[in-house]
Amino acid sequence: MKTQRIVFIINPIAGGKSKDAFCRQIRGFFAEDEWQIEIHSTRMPGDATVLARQAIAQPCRAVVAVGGDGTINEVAQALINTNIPLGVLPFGSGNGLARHFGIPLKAEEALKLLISGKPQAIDVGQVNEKLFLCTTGIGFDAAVSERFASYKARGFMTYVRSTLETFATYRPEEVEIDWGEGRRAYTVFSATVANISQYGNNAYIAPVASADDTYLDLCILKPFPKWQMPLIALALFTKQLPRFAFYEHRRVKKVTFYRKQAAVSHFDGENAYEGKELHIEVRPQALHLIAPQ
Ligand SMILES: Nc1ncnc2c1ncn2[C@@H]1O[C@H](COP(=O)(O)OP(=O)(O)OP(=O)(O)O)[C@@H](O)[C@H]1O
Repeated sequence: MKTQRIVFIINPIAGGKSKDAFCRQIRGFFAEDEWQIEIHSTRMPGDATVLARQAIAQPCRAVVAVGGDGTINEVAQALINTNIPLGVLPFGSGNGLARHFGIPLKAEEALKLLISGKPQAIDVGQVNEKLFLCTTGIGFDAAVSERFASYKARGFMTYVRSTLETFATYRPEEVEIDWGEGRRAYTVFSATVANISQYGNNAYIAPVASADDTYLDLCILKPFPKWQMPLIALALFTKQLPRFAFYEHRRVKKVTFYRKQAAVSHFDGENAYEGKELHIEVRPQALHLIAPQ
């Protein structure tokens, strides 16, 4: 008798790679007499949330996001505050969440984890009305997300291109930040609130962040001389950013950004327009994620 139902939600454009062969691999991996496997593809942004909501209307062992952090975010929106675990098969461009938790990037290994892994309760962040699992923020990273979204091609090289092009013309932003001790004025290269350690592709903005500590990590990068960019990039990938004087870090439950004018922000690598105020807070242990122990 088939007892275990798993629903896969595939974003066909995530990571810029075809997932056709992978769909066959999923079906081949699970014994037909034991598992009820359903595979759905998204057709447009937002679809993954709708499909995940439909999936959990019936008993379900897990709903699995097949894609990158944006797809995971959309599926998680349906699973938040339920007991139904989120599985992840990383097929994105940055795969920040998967890398943070050590979810294998190889398909076969990631599939095995869906069966052997134990769901863990993790924190989730909220920025205004949106949820984020990885990072949110303003400044340079948001400008990079916006540029990345404007390209048809995805993948790591498109991130590199977007980053270099954004850096060429980028100007730091003035903002007031309040983490519960009153508003403080900053000029920021970027201000990021992280639930996990990295943006993706092992770019560690918050090397000490933990997703189950009931805190978020506020990471402020103050402006630095342009010639130091290669050093900053190196520090980002080697977890050394906290050594720099223009890096400020705080653990927070809540933080608000007051911007001089509405401009682009980002959440889980997606660009967004949230107006002049971003109210950000942690929602402790609100999601169950299948991850290695
Ligand atoms: N069928 C679709 N057509 C176009 N866009 C889609 C479709 N399904 C989902 N999307 C959108 O694709 C975007 C990118 O998805 P995702 O973040 O998973 O991939 P990625 O950006 O390549 O990877 P990462 O976030 O790991 O860098 C999301 O904004 C999502 O809403």
